[in-house]
Amino acid sequence: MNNLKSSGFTCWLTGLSGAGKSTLGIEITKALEELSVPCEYLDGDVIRTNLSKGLGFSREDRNTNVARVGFVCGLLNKHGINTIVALISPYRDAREQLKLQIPNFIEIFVDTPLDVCIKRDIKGLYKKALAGEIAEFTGISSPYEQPLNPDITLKTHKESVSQCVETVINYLQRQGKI
Ligand SMILES: Nc1ncnc2c1ncn2[C@@H]1O[C@H](COP(=O)(O)OS(=O)(=O)O)[C@@H](OP(=O)(O)O)[C@H]1O
Ligand SMILES: Nc1ncnc2c1ncn2[C@@H]1O[C@H](COP(=O)(O)OP(=O)(O)O)[C@@H](O)[C@H]1O
Repeated sequence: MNNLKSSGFTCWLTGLSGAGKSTLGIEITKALEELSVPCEYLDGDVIRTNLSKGLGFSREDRNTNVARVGFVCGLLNKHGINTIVALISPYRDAREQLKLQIPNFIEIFVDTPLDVCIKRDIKGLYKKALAGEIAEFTGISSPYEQPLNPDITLKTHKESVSQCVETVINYLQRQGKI
């Protein structure tokens, strides 16, 4: 079983809170399902209520979170289930580890400027973080290390959701992944 060749891929969406990771993760998953491509969507918020329950937002805990999700992706990919992940995953070293661990890893940088995320403030978290009510908040009091060489960059402040989804689907088709 362990020497099965990996046949699935992982689309890993990284970016600030409010960048658009979940919105795009859900829509990319829907688009793939419409093409009859088997996939599983893994969202940071959901993961933190089960697989990573109890973890906080220190560098160590975030990297543990990322490594756990990466491990699950590796297992699913090995059996032909593609994975779409939406996790802030702010540290470059943890993301680099994923590239070594997951054979068909596609790093997607949801490149939305901090000021746009602050304006969106979907969950009201930036307001709290800026008021000092949330410690270690990404972009405010905790770092976000941008990918240096992502496979795909999505600029959600310039492109619509459907344009971003199309960019990802076109990439997967060009690469022969779907
Ligand atoms: N301190 C701090 N910093 C960043 N985010 C915070 C924090 N506290 C709570 N939240 C909420 O947790 C969501 C991010 O969880 P992730 O698992 O994606 O983060 S990480 O990859 O482990 O860094 C994140 O969800 P998104 O807004 O969807 O990114 C927030 O809702
Ligand atoms: N091109 C786009 N892609 C993704 N989200 C967008 C885009 N344009 C506007 N938005 C909006 O930005 C917000 C992103 O929120 P969300 O997907 O929860 O971000 P994250 O999961 O990164 O925290 C949503 O309200 C979404 O409608």
